[in-house]
Amino acid sequence: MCSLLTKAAAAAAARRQDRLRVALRGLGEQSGASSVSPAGDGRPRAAAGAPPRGRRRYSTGTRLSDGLLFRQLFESESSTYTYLLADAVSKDAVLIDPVLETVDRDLKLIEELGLRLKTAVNTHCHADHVTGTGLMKTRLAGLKSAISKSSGAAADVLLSEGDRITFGNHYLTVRETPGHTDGCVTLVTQDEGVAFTGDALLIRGCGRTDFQQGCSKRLYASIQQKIFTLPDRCLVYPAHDYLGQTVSTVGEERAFNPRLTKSLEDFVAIMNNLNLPKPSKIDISVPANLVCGVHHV
Ligand SMILES: N[C@@H](CCC(=O)N[C@@H](CSS)C(=O)NCC(=O)O)C(=O)O
Ligand SMILES: [Fe+2]
Repeated sequence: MCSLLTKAAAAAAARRQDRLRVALRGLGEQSGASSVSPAGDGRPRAAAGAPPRGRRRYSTGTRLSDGLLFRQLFESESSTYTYLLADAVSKDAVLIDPVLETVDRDLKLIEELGLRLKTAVNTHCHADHVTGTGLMKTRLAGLKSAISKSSGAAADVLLSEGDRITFGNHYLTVRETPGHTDGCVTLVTQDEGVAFTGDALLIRGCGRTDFQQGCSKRLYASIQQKIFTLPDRCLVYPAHDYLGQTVSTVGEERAFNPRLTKSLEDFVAIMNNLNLPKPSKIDISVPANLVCGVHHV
């Protein structure tokens, strides 16, 4: 009996090790691939005292690939992440999921870094906060708002599968990932090293599917087909985190996400039983976000 238990425990430990190896394999590749400093200013890694190739480092991820400046910003009331990406040479920038309440903070940073904000894009029509894109457009001449065509929202640029959002020598590719809402997109860097997953895939979780045309079967297919097909090393930056987690990887989520490691049937059952309260600002946010957060785009 005792030896049977020991064998079962050893087998379970081996399976855990295997899954961990898959998840960490990607991180090693990610560490070695980049040559930009943690300051995100395009300086070579050696000049910034970077660790040797292959060693994991912990940060909010300001070092993504050559000449790409990156900042992860947080709005604490809605636990929303806003992401700033810029070409370090041309200074052209894109902002993902800005929040109305933090527009001044974001514009100040953009000015301090000497960037030219070209596009402010929403990953979907948010239900929990009002977007900052409309207000930003009144402050920055030439700024274009963007959201998916399928969201039904107004914006200067309506995005579809395969479209590119360019900034200098860089671009993000649009992958449609409906299920949390009809119009959810995931934005992927050109080297497939980073995915901004909005509310489709969260760290060890996913977006809820109980309002705004939500559909758990659709969300499961979106994540499996459009996000989990990215390389294991691909960093995952979601639109929200409620536990203080900042970044994950595709490999990690494929191995450890408690919802997405399940069968479709079990996933649907989990999503049907979340019993979450409605976002407190939903009745204000959704109508406002259908018009970019203000009544003129
Ligand atoms: N308490 C918050 C809303 C929290 C919430 O519903 N989050 C959404 C993403 S914003 S639409 C979600 O999908 N959560 C998934 C989960 O498993 O928590 C508020 O009142 O605003
Ligand atoms: Fe959402």
